[in-house]
Amino acid sequence: MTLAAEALATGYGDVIVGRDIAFAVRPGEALCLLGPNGCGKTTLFKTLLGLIPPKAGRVTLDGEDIARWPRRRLAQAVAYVPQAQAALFPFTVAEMALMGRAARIGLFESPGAADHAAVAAALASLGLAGLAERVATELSGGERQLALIARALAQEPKALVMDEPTASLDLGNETRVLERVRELKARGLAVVLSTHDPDHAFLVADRVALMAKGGIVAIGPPEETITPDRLRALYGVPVAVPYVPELGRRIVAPSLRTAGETP
Ligand SMILES: Nc1ncnc2c1ncn2[C@@H]1O[C@H](COP(=O)(O)OP(=O)(O)OP(=O)(O)O)[C@@H](O)[C@H]1O
Repeated sequence: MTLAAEALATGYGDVIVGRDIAFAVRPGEALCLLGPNGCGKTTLFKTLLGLIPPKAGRVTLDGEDIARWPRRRLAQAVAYVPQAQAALFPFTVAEMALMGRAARIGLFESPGAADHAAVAAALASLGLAGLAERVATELSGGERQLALIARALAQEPKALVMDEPTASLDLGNETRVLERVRELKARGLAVVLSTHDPDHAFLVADRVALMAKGGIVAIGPPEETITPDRLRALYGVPVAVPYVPELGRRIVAPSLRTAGETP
């Protein structure tokens, strides 16, 4: 399913946060959003998910404006992995994942065999089967983030929106999550994710969108789009983007200044 933003403006009440946002993410593709704190990534995600209405333009799934979609149909198509947050309720990991089935279970129905099978598959694909009966309030941050991803996968969506899915994860879990993102693309999902680590764009994204003050300042393949000049303009610090032959890709390396130096 192709998830697209067309001449989109985002915001809250009278406040415009993002404007002139346009992209399309096709099945099997990942778009990575990079941009400084507060530039409007989460606001864009809320708009893509239909949680807040666009201020202008539209969000489409396979060309259809989602504003006209019933909530349930939208929830069956697009899943959301929110930024990691503390667990408030002592649900088990399996129960959390089962919540991802809500849009597929009738109002007065109980979860059936297909729902439990989807939960088991989601947990297994993330290596979480052994944690199924653990209580969310007793998980590490990394385990909880993986459980949130399991909840999204149990939903069996066609598109996935992930808000900083690797924030607060250690290197092992970060790598596992990025590997899963690649797999999900291979399974034909359209993935939009945000991150504060530009290297993630080189690792999993087909295209990267650089965002500043709510607008997309550049969009394209990571190799062409992530340049030292653009990153310096975006983050206000000097950054090198060398090609590393051993890795077969570029990496992003900030250089630390001493007091008094300007970028
Ligand atoms: N509910 C809200 N009502 C009004 N303004 C909001 C609301 N939520 C966020 N904002 C403002 O919108 C702007 C963009 O915030 P947003 O959370 O989208 O940024 P972000 O790029 O996701 O940031 P970060 O990288 O820090 O998560 C900020 O100026 C923020 O203060």
